[in-house]
Amino acid sequence: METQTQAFNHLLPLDFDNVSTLPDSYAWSTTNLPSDDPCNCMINDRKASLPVIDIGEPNAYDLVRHACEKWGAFQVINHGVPLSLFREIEFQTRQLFSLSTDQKLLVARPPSGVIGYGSARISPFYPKLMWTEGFGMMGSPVEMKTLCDKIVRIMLGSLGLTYEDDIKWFQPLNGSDQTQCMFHFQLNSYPVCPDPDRAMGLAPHTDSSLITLLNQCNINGLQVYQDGAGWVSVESVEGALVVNVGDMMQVISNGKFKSVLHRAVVNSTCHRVSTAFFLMPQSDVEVSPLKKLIDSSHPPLYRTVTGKEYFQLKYKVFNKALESIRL
Ligand SMILES: O=C(O)CCC(=O)C(=O)O
Ligand SMILES: [Fe+2]
Repeated sequence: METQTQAFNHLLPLDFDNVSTLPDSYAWSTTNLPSDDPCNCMINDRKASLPVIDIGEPNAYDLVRHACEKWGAFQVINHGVPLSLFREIEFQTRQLFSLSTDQKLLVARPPSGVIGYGSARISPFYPKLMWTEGFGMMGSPVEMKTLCDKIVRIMLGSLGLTYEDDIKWFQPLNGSDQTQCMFHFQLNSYPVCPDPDRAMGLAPHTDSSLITLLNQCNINGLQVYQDGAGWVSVESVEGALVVNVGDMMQVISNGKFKSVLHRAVVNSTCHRVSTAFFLMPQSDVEVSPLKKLIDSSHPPLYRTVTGKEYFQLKYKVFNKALESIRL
């Protein structure tokens, strides 16, 4: 009889604790990638660093706008989410990944789903496997929802927009606190790696979200790609959250804010975990460049897509999804 482990082979991460050398299927080589593929770029300009923004400061709007245009990301401090919540989430995340493989597979992610345990969802788009395991859920603590709301407000405000006037699907429905947004909460685990220079934690991708809030849990590993600088490591700052501009924000801002290409690298000394909250439009929401950003000299750059259509595209053409809806 097929064991549970065999049944989930397609999404089964390696038994990381019991390998002392990097298997060939996990050894990333740049030789078979196109020369313009960002994976080929190993430059790390140490002079550049992702802005850390105190969103309580009066100049926060300008700083956020600049960061979203130049980097597609920034770190946020003074955001109001208590450190105790981050510590509790990290503790529970480590507990979850320390369970046995058979226990984790009781909640295995279906092949095309986002909820449950398994290997990186972007694996099918790369020839090599990634040194990671993940667990996806729907929903988010209320503190993170409130913060997403605050950050989207600042991003839009920095472009002279409000979501009350400019994004219908962001507003509460009929006086309730329900909106047409949804949250996907992803826990990532990157075990200690015997050969980190040849391995990849999470390969380059952009997030499909409107924005993502990422906690590196005090261990560096996230890198963002910037034209001219290459891959830049994001220094973990205790209590700070990384904010990524996602594909949906690039669409509604009509390309003013850019969805950041990023990846996670691994290390040989400590087991890294990270937690990501993705703010997404619900599947039937129509997403398009916001009207006030369009005029005769700024024509719409993207066609209207529903959340569902875009997510399906992303799982078909991956990093070319934005390009495929460009007008
Ligand atoms: O672990 C990280 O630093 C990056 C995680 C990430 O990019 C994601 O979950 O989409
Ligand atoms: Fe990501």
